[in-house]
Amino acid sequence: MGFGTVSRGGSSRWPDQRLCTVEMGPPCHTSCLSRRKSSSSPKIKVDLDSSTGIAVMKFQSPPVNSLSLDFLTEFCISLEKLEMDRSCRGVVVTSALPKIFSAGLDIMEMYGKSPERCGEFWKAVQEMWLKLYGSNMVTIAAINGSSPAGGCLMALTCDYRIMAENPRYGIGLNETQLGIVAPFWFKDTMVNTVGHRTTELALELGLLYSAPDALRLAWWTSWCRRTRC
Ligand SMILES: CCCCCC/C=C\CC(=O)SCCNC(=O)CCNC(=O)[C@H](O)C(C)(C)COP(=O)(O)OP(=O)(O)OC[C@H]1O[C@@H](n2cnc3c(N)ncnc32)[C@H](O)[C@@H]1OP(=O)(O)O
Repeated sequence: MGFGTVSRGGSSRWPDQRLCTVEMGPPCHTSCLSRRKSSSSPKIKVDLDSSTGIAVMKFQSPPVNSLSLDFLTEFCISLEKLEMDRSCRGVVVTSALPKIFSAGLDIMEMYGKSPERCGEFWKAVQEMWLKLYGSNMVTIAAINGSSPAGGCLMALTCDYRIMAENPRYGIGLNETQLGIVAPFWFKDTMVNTVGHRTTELALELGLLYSAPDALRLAWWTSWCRRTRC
């Protein structure tokens, strides 16, 4: 494990340049992405509105938009393409599926796989985080469904979050409930948004929050009443 530096901004697309230092394995660059094969049917639909410079990335990987190696690879490639398009200033990530934003890491990727495959998968998770957190575009999560664990990480990694209000939708790093300790950089990403004490309680208890509760704890500045954003 080494130290990596992630800088956000430095372009006219992001006025407030921020710098943070994180501990993690060496990031995997484009060459690594292109070595990985993506599945044939797209798991993410990308629409860029050239008149506004806003792109929408819609997750469409039934049943629950779980973050598989294929999904993560496609996510990183799509984000990289938008990053290279100077007309794109901001990205909204959201779901095309009813009721689910993302169920988090694909459990099947973590079960009965070879150490090499696990390593590749874990690298892809880190890469998703690095690319999203380090993006010089403005990133917004429009959370229109449940968003546990890795789904929550993805939302927390964006600059802004908006969540649809529905008592069935929960968001949180709830992996404790599965007997998994959230990696420190998952925890740090949550601390950056909601502070130390809220994170401590949430991780210890594996809590999932409703949109109004999350708003109260400063997860975001607004939520919307429609069940679909
Ligand atoms: C080296 C390892 C270190 C790991 C460190 C990181 C730790 C954790 C990060 C994670 O993200 S772990 C994953 C945590 N995610 C969850 O616990 C979510 C579990 N799922 C749910 O709570 C629910 O499925 C849902 C998302 C709220 C949706 O509920 P709904 O009732 O609509 O649907 P289900 O019937 O429950 O599920 C449908 C279908 O999807 C499969 N599925 C659900 N979640 C996952 C998943 N994360 N990965 C893979 N597959 C998933 C579920 O099994 C059902 O499949 P079928 O039975 O229909 O085949």
